[in-house]
Parts: sequence; structure tokens; C-alpha cells
Amino acid sequence: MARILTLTLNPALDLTVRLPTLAPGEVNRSESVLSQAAGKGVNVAQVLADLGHSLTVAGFLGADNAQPFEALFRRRGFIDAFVRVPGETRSNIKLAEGTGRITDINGPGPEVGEAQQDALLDRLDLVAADFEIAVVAGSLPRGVDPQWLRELLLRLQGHGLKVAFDCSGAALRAGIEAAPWLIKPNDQELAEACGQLAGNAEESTAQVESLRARGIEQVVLSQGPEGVRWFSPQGVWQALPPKVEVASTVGAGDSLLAAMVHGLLAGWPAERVLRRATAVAALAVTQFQFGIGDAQRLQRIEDAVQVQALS
Ligand SMILES: Nc1ncnc2c1ncn2[C@@H]1O[C@H](COP(=O)(O)OP(=O)(O)OP(=O)(O)O)[C@@H](O)[C@H]1O
Ligand SMILES: O=P(O)(O)OC[C@@]1(O)O[C@H](CO)[C@@H](O)[C@@H]1O
Repeated sequence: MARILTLTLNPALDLTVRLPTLAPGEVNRSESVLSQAAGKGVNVAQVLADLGHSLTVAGFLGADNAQPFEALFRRRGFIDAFVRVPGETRSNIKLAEGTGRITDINGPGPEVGEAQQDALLDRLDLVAADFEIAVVAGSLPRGVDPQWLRELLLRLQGHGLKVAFDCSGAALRAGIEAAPWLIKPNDQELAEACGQLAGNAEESTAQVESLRARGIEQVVLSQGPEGVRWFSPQGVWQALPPKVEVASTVGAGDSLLAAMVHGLLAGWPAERVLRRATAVAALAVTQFQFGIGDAQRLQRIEDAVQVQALS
């Protein structure tokens, strides 16, 4: 199995508040509140660990509330290469209604100074050669410029790493300039990357192909309950997940990304890569925790995923 680095520049403590129905402007009573050390790259690491890989996690972590992250890293056996920054890692609130609807309230993250940004680059220069691949996922904290992110991706690639990248907005556009190996936009992020929302499948295909023409080998377009379209040198593939009971969609994209990386690193045939990854993502929406909770359930979901080659 591979040694994988995940970078979460703006991790979060996810506070998932479960309630029957959200009534905005009213006093709401929750059923439970779950607090988890999270953020996209950390969630990806959890899934990759369950798929058998050995993980190093890095990024910027607020020094004042690092404990839940450190506990997770110890429990999971992750090597902790996070640079500590003054202040707190943000808390992101996820309002999870009984219907499966989720309302995300994500914080901006701590202010990260130039010295800490340099420290992370220096640390990555030291360790990069140990890895086959880096997964860079999630937003930027305050003080970090999208162009710094572009430089970071170029630097990782300069060390010979494949980069899988999942981001949004200006940071996504800047990262794309570095032509990472793989990106995983959703429809909205594809629109942000290409300047307009595609009106139909033909238009989104043309947008994806324009990105691939810029040197991005793999584009995994995630489309919520409608599944995945995957554009790669192995052709264009589509997967439709079975209907599942939704607990929380938070982290579904991270699960999809992790499992795509897993299948591609394993060198599996395209159909198997996409089938497994779609099942891992569908399983993720049935649970509140990150990672692969129930292997038997995963197999049942995988058997029900529909995959077809589009070209
Ligand atoms: N209701 C659902 N049922 C089954 N699979 C789902 C459902 N919602 C999402 N998925 C799976 O998870 C994948 C990722 O979901 P989505 O497209 O919402 O990602 P995302 O926007 O990156 O999400 P997030 O950023 O919250 O992780 C989808 O491509 C699909 O395979
Ligand atoms: O604000 P960002 O960095 O874009 O997204 C952060 C986040 O919503 O992404 C993960 C789910 O993908 C959550 O664990 C986390 O709270």
C-alpha cells in the first residue's frame, strides 16, 4: 500500500447538530451534537487509512485547540506534519435535519502568517520524497493567498509527486494553473473554474475537456445523488449510486476523492475504480462519521452501483 500525504490548509472541528427540522429565527432543540476533527484533507486521510494506506497529514493547525486533532492522528496512526499557528482552528457547524438536508456554516479559519507558510513549505521540502502522491483539499485560511497555493502545488510536483486537488473559488482557479494530476470539482466548482454554469451534460463535458487540455489528466466530476462522471485517459465513465438513506452528505466528496486515488494507485481497471469509489461515497452519506464504517454494507452498495462507459 502507498505512503500518502494529505494537506488540509484550513482544517475544522465539525460540530454536527442533529435536529428534526430547522426553523430559522426560532429556538431549535437539537437531538445531539457531534464534534469531530475534520477538514477535507483530514477526512480523505481517514478513508485512505481504512483502505489500507499509510498517511502523513499536514497543513496549518491552531495551537489553542489542537487536542482533538492530535487525538485523532494518534488513534489513526497518522504522522502529524501540521505546522501549529497561533489561535484556534475554526469550528464548522453542520445543521443536519431528519430529511437528510444539511446546512453548512463554515468559518474563515485562523490568520496564518508568512513565517508559518514558509515553515510548511520547508517541512514539505524535507519529507516530500517519501510520498507517491499528495492530496491537497479544502479552503485557505486567512492570510494565505491563492497564488501561494499554486506555488505549493508546483513545488510538490517538482518533488515528483502526483497531486490530487479539491478546492473551490479563487483557490481552485489558482491551483488549476499548476495543472495537478487529478481534480474533483462538483458542478458548482466546475462553473467557478470555467467562468459559467454548464447548462447540460454536453456543456459540462466541453468545460472538463478544456481543463484536461491544460494538462489535468483526471477530472472526477461529482454530482451529488446523481453520481459521478469521470474523464481520464481510460475514457469517460459515468456511475450512478443506488438510493441510500441519507444521514449526512458532509464528506461524501472527500470519500469519493480518497477512493478514486486508491483505485488509481492500485492500477485497477476503470470500471472497478469508479464502482468502488462511488460505493465508498454513497456509504459516506449514510453515516455521520468519516471513514469506512461498515465493510459489508459497502459491498452491498457496490453491487448496486451502475457504471457505464460513455466513450
Ligand atoms: N444522496 C446520495 N446518495 C448516494 N450517493 C451520494 C449522495 N450524495 C452524494 N453522493 C455521492 O458522493 C459524491 C460526492 O458528493 P457531492 O457531489 O455532493 O460532493 P461535494 O459537493 O464535494 O460534497 P462535500 O464538499 O460536501 O463533500 C457524489 O458524486 C456521489 O457519488
Ligand atoms: O471550508 P472548506 O475547507 O471548503 O470545507 C470544509 C468542510 O466543509 O469540508 C469537509 C467536508 O468535505 C468538512 O469536514 C469541513 O467542515
